[in-house]
Amino acid sequence: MTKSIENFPCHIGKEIGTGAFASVRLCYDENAKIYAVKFINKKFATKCMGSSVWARRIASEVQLHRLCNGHKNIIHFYDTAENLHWRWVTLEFAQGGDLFDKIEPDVGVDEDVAQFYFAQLMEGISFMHSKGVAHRDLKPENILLDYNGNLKLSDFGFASLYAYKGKSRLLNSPVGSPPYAAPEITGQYDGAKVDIWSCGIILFALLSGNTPWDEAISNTGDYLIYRKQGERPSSYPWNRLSPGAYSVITGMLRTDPSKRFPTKRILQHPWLTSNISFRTDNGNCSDPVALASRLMLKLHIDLDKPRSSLTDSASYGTISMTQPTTKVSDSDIHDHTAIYGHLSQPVQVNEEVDASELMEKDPSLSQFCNTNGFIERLAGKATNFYEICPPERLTRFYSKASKQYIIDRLYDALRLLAVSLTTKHTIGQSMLYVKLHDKRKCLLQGEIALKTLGHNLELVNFIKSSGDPLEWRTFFKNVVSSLGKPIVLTDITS
Ligand SMILES: Nc1ncnc2c1ncn2[C@@H]1O[C@H](COP(=O)(O)OP(=O)(O)OP(=O)(O)O)[C@@H](O)[C@H]1O
Repeated sequence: MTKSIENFPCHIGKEIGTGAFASVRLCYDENAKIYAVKFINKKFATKCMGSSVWARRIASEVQLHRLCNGHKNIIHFYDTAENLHWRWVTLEFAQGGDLFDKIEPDVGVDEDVAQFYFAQLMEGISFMHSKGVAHRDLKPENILLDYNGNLKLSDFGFASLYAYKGKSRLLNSPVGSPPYAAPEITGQYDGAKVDIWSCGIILFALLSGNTPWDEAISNTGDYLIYRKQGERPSSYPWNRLSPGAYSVITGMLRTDPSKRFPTKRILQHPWLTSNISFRTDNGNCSDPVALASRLMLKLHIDLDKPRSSLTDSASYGTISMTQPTTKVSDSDIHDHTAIYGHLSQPVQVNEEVDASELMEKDPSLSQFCNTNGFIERLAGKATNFYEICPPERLTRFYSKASKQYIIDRLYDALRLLAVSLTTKHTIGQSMLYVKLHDKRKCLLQGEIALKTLGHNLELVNFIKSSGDPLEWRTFFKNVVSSLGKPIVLTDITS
C-alpha cells in the first residue's frame, strides 16, 4: 500500500529515519529502483527556523551535497523538488542502516573492523575536502552503510564551502555535536581541520564504544586530564589502544590545529597502509556476510546480570549543544505523526504471522539469544550484509507478555531513568514518546512502539528520532535489563 503526494514522482513506502526537520522514507520509482527520500514539512521548518534561515540551509545542503557526488563513500544525491507543502531530497538508499547502531557501547568493534571503516571514512572526507567542502557535523548519526556494508557519509545540513578556485577562507559558526566537535569551533577555524578532529573522535568511539570526553570546548573533565597529560594519555581506556591506533588518534586530536595530522598523513599512516581485512583493492568490502557477522557477534545484552545503576547513564541536565539549536516545543517534537502523517501508510493490525519463522530470521534476537550459533546459522544462508545487519534499528525485542503489562513495566523502568514521557494509542499500536539527556548531556529522543503481531506476540521497537546511536543503545540496554527475562524473549523456542 503506497501513498502519493502532489508532484512527487515515486511511490512512498515506510519511514526509515527521522531528523529534527525531516521524515526519511523509502521510495521507489516505476522501475522499482529504491531511494531514500528526505521529506521536509515546509510549514513546520518555517515555524521552527524562520523562512529565510531554513531556505538558506536547504539550498546550501543541496548545493554542497551535489558538489560531492561521485565518491563511493558518500551518499549519492539524486534530485530535489517541492510542492506547496513539502520539500523533498532524493538520495541513494543506505540499506545497511546506521553503522553505530551495530556497535556495542563501551566495547566497540575489533581493530580490523575499525581499520576498514576508518579507511572508508577518511577516503570520503578526503574527497569532500578536495571539493573544498567541510562536513562540520561528523558524528555517528551521519555514518550510514550500504547493502554490502560499505560506509556512506550523509547529512550535508551543516556543510560549508571553505575553499574555492584555489582560495580558502576560515569559517566561524560554532556547529557540531559537543563530544565530536573540535576545541577551536567557537572561534574562527579551518573547516578541514575540524573534520579531522571529529574523525579522530569517531575512530576512538569505533574502538572503545564511547567518546573520550563530553566536550573539548572548555578545559574540563576528561579533556582537561588529556591536556594535562600533554595529549599523550596513558590511562584507561587509552592504554587499551594498539600503538598504531594510538598514534593515529592522538595525531588527529592535537588541540593546536596546525599540529593536527593532515588527511594525507593519516591515509599514509602504517596503521592504514598495512593489509586491511575485509577490503578489496578498490576499497570496497570484500566479504559483506563475514563483516556483518563480526559486528553482530559483538552485540550482547545479558539479562542474567543484575542491572547497573540506571541513573548513572541517563539523567536530566542542562543541555549544552554547540549546534545552533532551534527552539522546538515538546508538542512539536512529539507530534511527528501530525506533521508527517500525510505520508504515512495505515498501520497493519494483528497481522497473522508465524512467530517462530519471523524470529528465526530476525538478527535483532541474537543480542539476547541463548541459542549458540544463531548468527552463524543466518550467515550460512545470507548473501548480503543487510540480511544479517538490517537497516532497521537493532534496538527492539519480542515479548509474549500482554501489551498492557509491558507498558506498565516500561513506565516503571522509565520512571527510574527520569525520562520524560508521553503516550499515544492508535489501532494495533501504542507509542511511548521519550526524551532524555544522555551522559554527555546531549538530547536523546524517540519513541517506543508496541505492535501486536498476532499469536500473542508483541514487537517492542525503540525508534530513535534524534541523538547519538551509541547512547540510544545504552538507553535501550538499561530499559531491557530492567524489564528482564519475564518480558524480553531471549530465545526462539521460549
Ligand atoms: N540515504 C539514507 N538511507 C537510509 N537511511 C537514511 C538516509 N538518510 C537518512 N537516513 C536515516 O534518517 C535519519 C535522519 O536523516 P538526516 O540526519 O539526514 O536528517 P536531518 O533532518 O538532517 O537530521 P538532523 O536532525 O541531524 O538535522 C538518519 O539518521 C538515518 O537513520
